Amino acid sequence: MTIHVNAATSVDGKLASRRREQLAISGPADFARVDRVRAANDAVMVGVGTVLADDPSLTLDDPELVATREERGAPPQPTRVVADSNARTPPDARVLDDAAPTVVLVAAGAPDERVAAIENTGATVLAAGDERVDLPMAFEGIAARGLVDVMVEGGGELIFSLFDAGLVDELTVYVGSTIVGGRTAPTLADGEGFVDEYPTLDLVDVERIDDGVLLRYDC
Ligand SMILES: NC(=O)C1=CN([C@@H]2O[C@H](COP(=O)(O)OP(=O)(O)OC[C@H]3O[C@@H](n4cnc5c(N)ncnc54)[C@H](O)[C@@H]3O)[C@@H](O)[C@H]2O)C=CC1
Ligand SMILES: Nc1nc(O)c(N)c(N[C@@H]2O[C@H](COP(=O)(O)O)[C@@H](O)[C@H]2O)n1
Repeated sequence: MTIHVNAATSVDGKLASRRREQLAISGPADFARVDRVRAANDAVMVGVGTVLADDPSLTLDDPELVATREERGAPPQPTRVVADSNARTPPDARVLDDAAPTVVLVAAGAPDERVAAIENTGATVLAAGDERVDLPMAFEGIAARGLVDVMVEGGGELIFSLFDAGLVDELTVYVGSTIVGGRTAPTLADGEGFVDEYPTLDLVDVERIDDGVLLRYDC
């Protein structure tokens, strides 16, 4: 199994503004690269905070990328995966439409009626963990469904948890040439934060794209 985290930050490390609204940090060339990374993976994952803030579709729009997947025998779209301990994904969220399959990861304590509302959209609900999604267990569950190469797009809470659990294989960060600021604005890794044993990464490539820089790390 491989887990590739990809996100875009401002120079000051923010994923979005303090309003937590979606912010286009990437330019056209970087968004095209993000689509290629999506196409190369079995699944594209976000936390429910990102679903609630951005209502993303997480699909491929470029028919050539869809065709490339089909040529190698993969489904036309990667499966969308949402980490959603309490089943808060709204049934009318774009990730639950019929444009691609979706797996929603919940905790055992998620309210039954919200789980049922998600299942009624046709999505698969997988329980892993008691109060919060247990990520290693959840990845075992999705690997058993053939989803072994996973791209994670965010947000900061989920990315922190993945580093905390030692699950990240590759990190790509596009740093756009802007300052966002705001002490409550989401950053690349939020959560509780590390106070010792900080993860150290291997910088393997630096590339200029649009008016920013793509940093590539082995983790
Ligand atoms: N610039 C970029 O590349 C991206 C920006 N964003 C931004 O990030 C913000 C959303 O980020 P966050 O609020 O941090 O939410 P998030 O997307 O990281 O979701 C966090 C939620 O995921 C659920 N979750 C389930 N299991 C979990 C676990 N084991 N660890 C952590 N979370 C778990 C919890 O309900 C938690 O509240 C939005 O403002 C969005 O616009 C999101 C993705 C990419
Ligand atoms: N790579 C990247 N660059 C940015 O500037 C961004 N704002 C994001 N956001 C992520 O992309 C998702 C949108 O997906 P759809 O276009 O709706 O499929 C958004 O939810 C974030 O995950 N990413």
